[in-house]
Amino acid sequence: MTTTHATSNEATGTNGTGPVSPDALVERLREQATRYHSEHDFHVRMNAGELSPDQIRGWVANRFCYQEAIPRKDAAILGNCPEREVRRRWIRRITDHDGTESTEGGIEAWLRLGEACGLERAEMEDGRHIVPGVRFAVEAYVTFTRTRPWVEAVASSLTELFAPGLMAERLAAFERHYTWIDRDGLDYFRNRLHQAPRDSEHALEIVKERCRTVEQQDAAVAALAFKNDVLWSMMDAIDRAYPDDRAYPA
Ligand SMILES: O=C(O)c1cc(C(=O)O)c2c(n1)C(=O)C(=O)c1cc(C(=O)O)[nH]c1-2
Repeated sequence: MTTTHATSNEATGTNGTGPVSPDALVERLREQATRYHSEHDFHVRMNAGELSPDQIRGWVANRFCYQEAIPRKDAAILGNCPEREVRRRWIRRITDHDGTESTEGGIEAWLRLGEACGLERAEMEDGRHIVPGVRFAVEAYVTFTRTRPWVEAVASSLTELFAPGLMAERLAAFERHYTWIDRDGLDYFRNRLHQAPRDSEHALEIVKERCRTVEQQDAAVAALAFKNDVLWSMMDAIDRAYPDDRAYPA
């Protein structure tokens, strides 16, 4: 074991007496960055250029499960949100991933990333490489957003606050170390560099405005901790499925 991950209970703790200011709530949420999956050993090795082509392919094929589920979780949030002003901004997330008649969308961009890595479109789409831990973690995220109050579900998306740093590092690492992957295949990461900050800004606005009581603030922090657990569990499952000591020809 080279990585540690604090449990949700250790990491979220309550703040003591009363509710905190919106800005202090943002600070509490940002403290969750230490539990983000960028700290997972598999990501650390990925960004250091240490993964084999099959380890990269295994990660891409498994992450497709997450990419495909994102519009379903955003539709669940829309389905639970009674506010038109929120819905009309949130809906953009679905078209960002599914695409429109004139734009490609993130799921298609992820499939092109997979193809650039040497995976067939069919083997990503039929999910044959998806390991049980990834499938369970992804479904847990979708279920959370369906069954919890919509503001908590919005808070659970706030891992995206931490994503741009990882995305920029990953893009640089792929261009530098994994030169066998066609650079055009990396568009997905380039797009997320501007989509993630826009999305997390909206989510943060909602959480700051609506989480005013201790209970609401604790629930928002717990939702983000839960999401960190989802992402971490996915990485654990992928790491276990594609260990270092197997020989992978390019
Ligand atoms: O590759 C990553 O590290 C990463 C992390 C996250 C995240 O932090 O949840 C997302 C994505 N990618 C991503 O591509 C994406 O579309 C996305 C949507 C969401 C969300 O919860 O709404 N997170 C993420």
